[in-house]
Amino acid sequence: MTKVKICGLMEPVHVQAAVDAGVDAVGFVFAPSRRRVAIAQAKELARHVPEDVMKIGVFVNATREEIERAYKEVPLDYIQYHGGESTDFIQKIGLPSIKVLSVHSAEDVMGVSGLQSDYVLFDAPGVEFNGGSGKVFEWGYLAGELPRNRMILAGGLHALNVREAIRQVRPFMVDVSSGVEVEGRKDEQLIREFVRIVKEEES
Ligand SMILES: O=C(O)c1ccccc1NCC(=O)[C@H](O)[C@H](O)COP(=O)(O)O
Repeated sequence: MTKVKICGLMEPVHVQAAVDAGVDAVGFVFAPSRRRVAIAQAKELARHVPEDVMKIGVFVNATREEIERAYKEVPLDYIQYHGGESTDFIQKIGLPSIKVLSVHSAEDVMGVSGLQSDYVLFDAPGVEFNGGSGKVFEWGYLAGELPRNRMILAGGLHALNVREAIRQVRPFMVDVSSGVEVEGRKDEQLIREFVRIVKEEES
């Protein structure tokens, strides 16, 4: 069954809704964004997350110190590198990792073989910030031989397109932020609906 991550959570009530719906991972954004949270805030949110749900911290070109501090204090299970971080930087830090590839073209996807991270997240290019744009990229770029068991699909997913996305791409996990928001704020009903649809879908 395809796993599901709800990203950009900022309020305990939304973390709880995601957990109750059966989410597999939650994401906290520590990068410049309207969804940015401080470490203390993420620590409070993490109290609502059971052990078997992954807590993922999203960073964009942060320092090693910032990343290690958040990993330890929240605590986090994975670091999502959503900027121009090199493989060397990620390996030196040595924490469980998700590297993001911003997909503008088919060529961007070819870079995947050189990535050593635990997972690779394919996202649409950012607009105002590096991620969370609500834009969809061309899923057809992911049609070739790719490591499906390490693949996370993001970018403009919502209740009406996620079934088709899973059928076409067959990722390990899908990731959503804007698609479960109303007027820029997470919505409990949309979270429940999104998770339900993903869980119904065979992968
Ligand atoms: O969500 C943000 O505001 C954000 C800002 C800067 C870097 C990454 C960010 N989000 C990371 C995510 O994992 C999002 O879920 C992913 O980009 C998809 O977002 P959306 O298209 O809004 O579903």
